[in-house]
Amino acid sequence: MGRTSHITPPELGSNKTAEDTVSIDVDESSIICVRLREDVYDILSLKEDTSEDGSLSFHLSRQSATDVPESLLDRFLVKEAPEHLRAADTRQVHLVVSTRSGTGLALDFYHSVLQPLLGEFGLSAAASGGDDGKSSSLLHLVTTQDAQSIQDFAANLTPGVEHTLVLLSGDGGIVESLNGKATVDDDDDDNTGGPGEPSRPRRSLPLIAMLPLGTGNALFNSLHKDVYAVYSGNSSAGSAAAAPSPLVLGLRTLLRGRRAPLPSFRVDFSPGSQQISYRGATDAAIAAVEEQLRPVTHLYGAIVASYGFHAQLVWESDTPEYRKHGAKRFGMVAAELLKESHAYDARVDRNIIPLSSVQQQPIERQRHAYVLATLVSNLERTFTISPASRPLDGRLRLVHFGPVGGERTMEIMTRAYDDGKHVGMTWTTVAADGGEGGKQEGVGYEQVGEVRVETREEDARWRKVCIDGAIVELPPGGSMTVRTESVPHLDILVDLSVVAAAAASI
Ligand SMILES: Nc1ncnc2c1ncn2[C@@H]1O[C@H](COP(=O)(O)OP(=O)(O)OP(=O)(O)O)[C@@H](O)[C@H]1O
Repeated sequence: MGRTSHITPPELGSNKTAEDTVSIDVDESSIICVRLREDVYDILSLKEDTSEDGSLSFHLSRQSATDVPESLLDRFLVKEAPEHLRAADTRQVHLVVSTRSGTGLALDFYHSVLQPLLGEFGLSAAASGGDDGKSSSLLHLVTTQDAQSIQDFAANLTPGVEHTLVLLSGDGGIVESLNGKATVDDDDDDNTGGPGEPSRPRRSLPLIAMLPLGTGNALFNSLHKDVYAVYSGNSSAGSAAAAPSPLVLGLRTLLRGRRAPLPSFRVDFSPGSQQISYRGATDAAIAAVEEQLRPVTHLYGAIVASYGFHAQLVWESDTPEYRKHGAKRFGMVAAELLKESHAYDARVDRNIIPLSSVQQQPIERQRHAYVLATLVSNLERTFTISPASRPLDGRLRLVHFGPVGGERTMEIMTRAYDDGKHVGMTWTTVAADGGEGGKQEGVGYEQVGEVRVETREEDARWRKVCIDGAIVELPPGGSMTVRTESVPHLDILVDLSVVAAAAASI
């Protein structure tokens, strides 16, 4: 149970009615916002219930009171719908429901929580096939039909108006929006004014608001890391109060958040690289799923580009066979991979900042277990792969280590779950690790400007790379090169404290 607030009854003799004079205990951790309706406050909160069979359900709860402590009003009062949610002739607001994200709860969340919450602010949404309604005050409801839906949607946003995309999804919704939008930017010379024309005003970028309904929700969890830290007592303003759930935080940010550019990177692949997806992947027809390979030259990401154990885990746990096992699939696949402990044969070059902004240096290791470049701190809420990464810092960091065997790999991963304590780990190699014995090694952790991974594997199984969850198979001798983008393609809505902290660190 979180910190509770006693909502005090009005004083005797006031003109409030008896119905108003209620005293309520509110679990602060579940509060989304407080609304003032005439002279009564409505406290809107999110109830999340887990049934006996483990399924999760949500509903929006409203409690009314005539008086609310200042401290709650400071943090939760929302007088009117924020501008980014108000559709107008100059702004379209899209509610994008990704039906396959996480455990498939996004549509239920929309109907049970988001739709009534927006209704409290006088906002309503309608699905539309064409342009009808898009330029009115109605919000636009988009429900995914397949794995291309979000990317296609983001690539076809009406030009000349502002866009807000409220994504009810996991990281996939963000990376698909990014790739849809960035592809349009690639074709649009005017977008940024170009390197030689810095004075041209930047066009308003589509604004992404995240409601974390995926599995890992790496970007959401990384951007809200400091907000969680306040509740765990892990910050200067530490307190022992219960933390709000990710969905409560997402809704608070939706109503009170601020816009900031989303840092991203581009990954270029050598010719012959192919992106893997599954066609016909419905839950009922999992056995009928076909693996599809399509040529890919480059992708954009905002989270992670990896080779080795991480990419293998994401890919092998996403096959139809393993998907049958639900969330347990990650653990099952990790156990198998750790038993095999494959030593990936690759050349990895990077330029370490601040040592060199241009010169590439190879990692002096023939074989690798883990090579992961990231812009974020956390791949899951408690899995801190890059502890030095700050929200929105735009710095690419590389985590890498050699083939150290299943047991040590497990130990490294376990320490990452302990607030990123894998960084700084060292050990002495033994010949059985797949390299020379007696060498001092450790977890490599560097800020880099660019990373290039060239695989020397013959077997296609070991030639998979992962870009924010998308899997690409490199050809024999193929490579990927990761570079940060110098201009943003999207803005993202974040907690006010994140914008303030990012500005202070410049
Ligand atoms: N109706 C649909 N049919 C097929 N694929 C879909 C459909 N709706 C969404 N998808 C796809 O499902 C994937 C869901 O990925 P998403 O990242 O949102 O969730 P997740 O993988 O559970 O979470 P995370 O990436 O945060 O761990 C996306 O690639 C999306 O394109």
